[in-house]
Formats: sequence, C-alpha cells, structure tokens
Amino acid sequence: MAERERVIEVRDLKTAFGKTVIHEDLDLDVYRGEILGIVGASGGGKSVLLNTMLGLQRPVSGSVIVDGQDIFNSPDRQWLASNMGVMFQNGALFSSLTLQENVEAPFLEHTEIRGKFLSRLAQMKISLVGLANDAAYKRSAELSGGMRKRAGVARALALDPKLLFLDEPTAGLDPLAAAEFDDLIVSLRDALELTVVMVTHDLDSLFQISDRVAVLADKRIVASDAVEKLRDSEDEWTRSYFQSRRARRFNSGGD
Ligand SMILES: Nc1ncnc2c1ncn2[C@@H]1O[C@H](COP(=O)(O)OP(=O)(O)OP(=O)(O)O)[C@@H](O)[C@H]1O
Repeated sequence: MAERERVIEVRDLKTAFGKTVIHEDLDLDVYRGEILGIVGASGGGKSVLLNTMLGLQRPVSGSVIVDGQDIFNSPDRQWLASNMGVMFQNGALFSSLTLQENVEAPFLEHTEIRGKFLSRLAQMKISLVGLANDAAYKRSAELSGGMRKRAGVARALALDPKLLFLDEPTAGLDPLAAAEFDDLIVSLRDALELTVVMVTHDLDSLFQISDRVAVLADKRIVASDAVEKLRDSEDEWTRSYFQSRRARRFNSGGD
C-alpha cells in the first residue's frame, strides 16, 4: 500500500491555561484526504486542540506542522487563513447579516474581491452546500438548524481551503438533517479533495463517515484507528467508550 501523506503533524504538544494543563505529550497525524473524527470526554480539550491546530491557540511547547509549515514558527497568516476552513460549534454565523453576507465575509477580510464577482462567488459557495438561491437573502435567525450548518460550511469553504475543521457539526440537528449533513461532508471531501478534521460526540457520524478516529483522554491522543477497531483498543478509556451501551449497537459483532 502506498505511504499515506501526512498533512498535519502535531508533535509533543503541551497546552495550558495558567497552571491548568489541557494537553501534554500529545501527538497526532492527519492524512491527506481522510475524514478524521476526534472524540473524548466533555471538557477534555477537543476544542482547544482544534484551535491549536488552526493556529488560534498558542501551545506552551511542541509543534503543529501543516503541509510542512510550522504554524507557530514564522507562520504565513494569509496562507493559513486560505488553507484551513473552520466551522465552529453552532455554525457561528453573524446573526445580523444575511447568509450571502456571511459567506462574503472571508473574501472581504482576506481578498480584494468586491462587487458582482464577490456576490457570484458567494452564490456558488451557497449552492455548493446544497442551499437554494433564495436562502442567500435570509438572516441567520430565519434559517433552520440544518441550513445554518450548511451556511457555516459554505463560509468555511469560501477561500477554497484544502483542510476543513468542524467542531460538533451535527449537534442539535434531528437525525435526518444530521445524516444529510454527513452525506454533504463526504461529497464535499470527494469533490474538493478535502481533508476533514471533525470533533464530534455523534456516534452515527463517526461510524458512517470517519475514516479514522483519534481518542483524546488523559491530555493526549491515546488511540487512533478505524472506528470499528477501537472497541478492542489497548487503551482502557477507548475500550470503555466504544464498548459502551450507546456504541455497542454500531458494532456488527456486538451483542
Ligand atoms: N479560554 C480559556 N480559558 C481558560 N480555560 C479554558 C479556555 N478554553 C477552554 N478552557 C478549558 O479547557 C478545558 C478543555 O476545554 P474544551 O472546550 O477544549 O473541551 P472539549 O473536549 O471540547 O469539551 P466539550 O466536549 O464539552 O465541548 C476545559 O476545562 C475548559 O474549561
């Protein structure tokens, strides 16, 4: 089998808020083209890890290499902004703006594109995520939860990044909308050749669309593998998570 290409390498990472250490001795690889799920206990540091990989949270020590570039050591901010798209928890749209204006925001911040071409580009992104044209003029409060998530993805993909980060993307969606959102992520990954890093508690998403899952426990990544292998992990926390009553129904060999 061909050697997989690492697109993100997190090495020996330590993060802390004051004296509270969140991560220590944390290593993580993300391979090009995969959908990587990140799971762990609530409050265990998944969002902080995501923010650190995005260059938004400076670690105490260790490194994050993205496409060969050490993002905390002379980072190219413009390159990072256009190569890494993120949808934070709740979609995080500007509520006073229309959907179209939300999708235009990254262009206004990072490019010189204005006028008709800007509107056209924003509309292309909106249709890319399966939203109808008339949704473009609605404010975020007028959109359903599922539409808001799609809008968040349209904004995250505005500058054509190759890396997409999602924090709890299906939280708050009904099962049908969540499954549709999962399908959207897979089709976008395939069509745009994205690499996707997704923090989630949603076992359906993990089993349906992730290629690998990394488990964050005790401040570090204790296991990373195809999800169906994690119930037999050497790590105890990982085993108990994937052998839990809720996870058991996904294991075909389970009882
Ligand atoms: N800006 C901050 N200042 C101080 N502490 C913070 C800050 N951001 C996060 N923390 C703390 O870091 C720890 C990890 O938080 P984080 O949000 O990464 O957890 P999580 O695994 O994403 O949790 P959840 O699954 O509940 O969303 C928590 O104890 C949180 O209180």
